[in-house]
Amino acid sequence: MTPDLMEAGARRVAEHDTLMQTASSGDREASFGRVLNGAEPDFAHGVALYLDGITVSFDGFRALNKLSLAVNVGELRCIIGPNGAGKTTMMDVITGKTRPDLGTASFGSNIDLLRLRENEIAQIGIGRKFQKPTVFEELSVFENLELALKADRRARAGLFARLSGAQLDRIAETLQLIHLLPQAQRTAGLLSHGQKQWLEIGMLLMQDPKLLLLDEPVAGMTDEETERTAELFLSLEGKHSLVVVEHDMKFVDELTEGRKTVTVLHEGSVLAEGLLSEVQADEKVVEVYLGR
Ligand SMILES: Nc1ncnc2c1ncn2[C@@H]1O[C@H](COP(=O)(O)OP(=O)(O)OP(=O)(O)O)[C@@H](O)[C@H]1O
Repeated sequence: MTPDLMEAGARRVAEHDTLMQTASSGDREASFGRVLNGAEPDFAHGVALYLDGITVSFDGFRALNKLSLAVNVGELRCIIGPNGAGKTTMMDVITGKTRPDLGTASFGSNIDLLRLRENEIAQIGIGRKFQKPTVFEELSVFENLELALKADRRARAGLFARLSGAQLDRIAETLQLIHLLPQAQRTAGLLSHGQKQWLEIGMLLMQDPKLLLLDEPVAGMTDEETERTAELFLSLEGKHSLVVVEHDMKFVDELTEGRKTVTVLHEGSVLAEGLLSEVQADEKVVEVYLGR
């Protein structure tokens, strides 16, 4: 979830009873944080995310070691690697949570991610889904999506403004996409683990991210939920760039459809890159990483 959304959510839950009756407030919206003016990523060269020579040290230990990686616009890239390979640290660098000691990170060809704060990175269109679902449990499924839509600064809709017809349509489309249309009025806390994961993905989608970072999205899901999640991600490919960190090789296989690039991280660097079948047959990979 994005920092802006978490802030808006905390307010939203606190003011749940009175929210819909209260008049719109520009001041409230303005307090959510700094809005970046005119910061649109330039994707003309086809690259959405570019990391070069990223090094992160924790007390002398290199969690990332000259990591270089490029993800194309609209690409669905799976990142695999053994525990401690640096996958989470890489996500932390992209989203501004961790600052590298060395290296460059850009979004499109023009935006230097290392100069932006976490909330600014979310605002320019990078959404992150953490492993554990973080939906607002006391609100309904619909309200969670409504909140996410209104927390999007580009929409410029105040938290208390009524939804327009177009916004209602967008929420309905997203509910359909994440398989939660029949659950729209259900309290989010009552959803299954998998349904909460979908709801959080839906909340990210309401902010129309250009790049989605998904950390072990199917951990704890049933086989059926995992399959539906693969379908969902495949339907997002092309419209968004997706980076999926995952240990579940069956899921990676479904996502890559035998033709997409997989990146293997090990000890903070790219160990191998290629088709899943190629990297799984790579001796270096076999040595350090036994596929689960
Ligand atoms: N804040 C920190 N302080 C010290 N060491 C850290 C910190 N964060 C991560 N590390 C270390 O950096 C290495 C990379 O960790 P990271 O969590 O990025 O790996 P990962 O590939 O996401 O692992 P997993 O698959 O288990 O989630 C690990 O050895 C970890 O112990």
